[in-house]
Amino acid sequence: MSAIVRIRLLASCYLSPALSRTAPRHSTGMLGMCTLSTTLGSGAGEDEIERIRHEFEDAKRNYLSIPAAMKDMPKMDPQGIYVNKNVKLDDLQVYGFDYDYTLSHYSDHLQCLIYDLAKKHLVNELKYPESCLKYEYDCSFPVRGLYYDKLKGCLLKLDFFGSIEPDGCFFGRRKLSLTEIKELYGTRHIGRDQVRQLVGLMDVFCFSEACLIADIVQHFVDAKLEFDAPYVYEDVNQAIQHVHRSGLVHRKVLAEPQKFLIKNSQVFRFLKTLRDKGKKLFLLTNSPFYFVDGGMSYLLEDQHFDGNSWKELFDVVIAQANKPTFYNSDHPFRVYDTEKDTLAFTAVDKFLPNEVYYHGCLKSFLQITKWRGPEVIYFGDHLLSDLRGPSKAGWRTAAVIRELEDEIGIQNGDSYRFQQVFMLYA
Ligand SMILES: Nc1nc2c(ncn2[C@@H]2O[C@H](COP(=O)(O)O)[C@@H](O)[C@H]2O)c(=O)[nH]1
Ligand SMILES: [Mg+2]
Repeated sequence: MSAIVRIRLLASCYLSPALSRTAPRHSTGMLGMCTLSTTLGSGAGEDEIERIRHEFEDAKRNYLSIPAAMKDMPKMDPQGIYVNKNVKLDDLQVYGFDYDYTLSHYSDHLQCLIYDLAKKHLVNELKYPESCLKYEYDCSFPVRGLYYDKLKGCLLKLDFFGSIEPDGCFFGRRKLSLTEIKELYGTRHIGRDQVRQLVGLMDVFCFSEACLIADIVQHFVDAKLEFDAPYVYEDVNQAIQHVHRSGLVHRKVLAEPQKFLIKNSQVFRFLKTLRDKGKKLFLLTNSPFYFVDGGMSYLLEDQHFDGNSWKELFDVVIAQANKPTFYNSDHPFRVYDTEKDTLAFTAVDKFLPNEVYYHGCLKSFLQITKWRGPEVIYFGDHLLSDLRGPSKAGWRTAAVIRELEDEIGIQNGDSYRFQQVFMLYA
């Protein structure tokens, strides 16, 4: 049996059909051997044949060690807590929480709802063609952290270094090939000039926006209509803003909480444990109070605790905080009357239990609470509103990234692990 045939047989023992399509072509070892063997002409000397035989034996040994190496590779816990800096929990006295996608989690129905409300706004108010109504939210399309290129009309996924990922450029719903990306952008790297034309779609709330932008672009493409890409963003964003600012989405969620909100009793247990251990707790959210109140009451309705309201779990409750501006502004806090839905005119110089505060800023928050930066940890889901802003105040931050559960699940799968070991050893 020739070296090449044996190599192919070996490879086919380990490579699943999908994987064999995607096996890294640049890797040395087994695949490198194939190239080498093609140089084997009839005039090859004994030395060269011996060298190739050695290389083949090495590669075979490496290949055979893959299953054992895979077994030794530790799996990650999809529900684990991962740290990039040591935190001494004893030093943390104050625990702050964002609300949406941090304490409360939503089903995909929420994105469908935002998408549908915004789509109707585009058609009814901004006079987009009625045919746009046929589009529906596709939860398999968006991921967190996309960019929309307002000039070129493309949705982009950039890597850590600011280059467009090979599968990460869509015009409408069509993925562009590497050749098309190069034609459009010159190189895959996004330079400084081009960065200015990008808008970030940073959090999970942006999933519906990303999908709607892509569908509207696709609509113009399919209808062979000329369109100006910046307007697509402006109009879709206006529609999305309307859905949030008018409270349409909040009212619909509260009308059917069981459809939209996902209960998780561990959240309550965690808050209660912190409270019992004498920690200070605060809630800092951009949502209006009635939305948080309705959501928390639903999420904690099965939990029996001594207090009358979920509010008693927190020392300070701040709603409509306007993050990330909250961290840099001088806005005063205002007491919110939950019965009358009005804001008081008196200055806030202390936080009282059971009161609700609106607006405010980090400076006043620190003056009133006297909480020192390193004793505070803040949990949130938004890169700018919950993570970058607070860390400027010296707070520790904890990112809640729900989709990591799926990502880690994929990384724990045999196919992914095989590829990792293959690249390391083969
Ligand atoms: N005006 C806008 N409001 C938005 C947008 N995306 C989300 N939201 C609303 O913000 C809060 C999120 O609150 P937090 O608890 O995570 O701080 C929630 O009420 C959303 O409806 C937007 O693009 N514009
Ligand atoms: Mg949030």
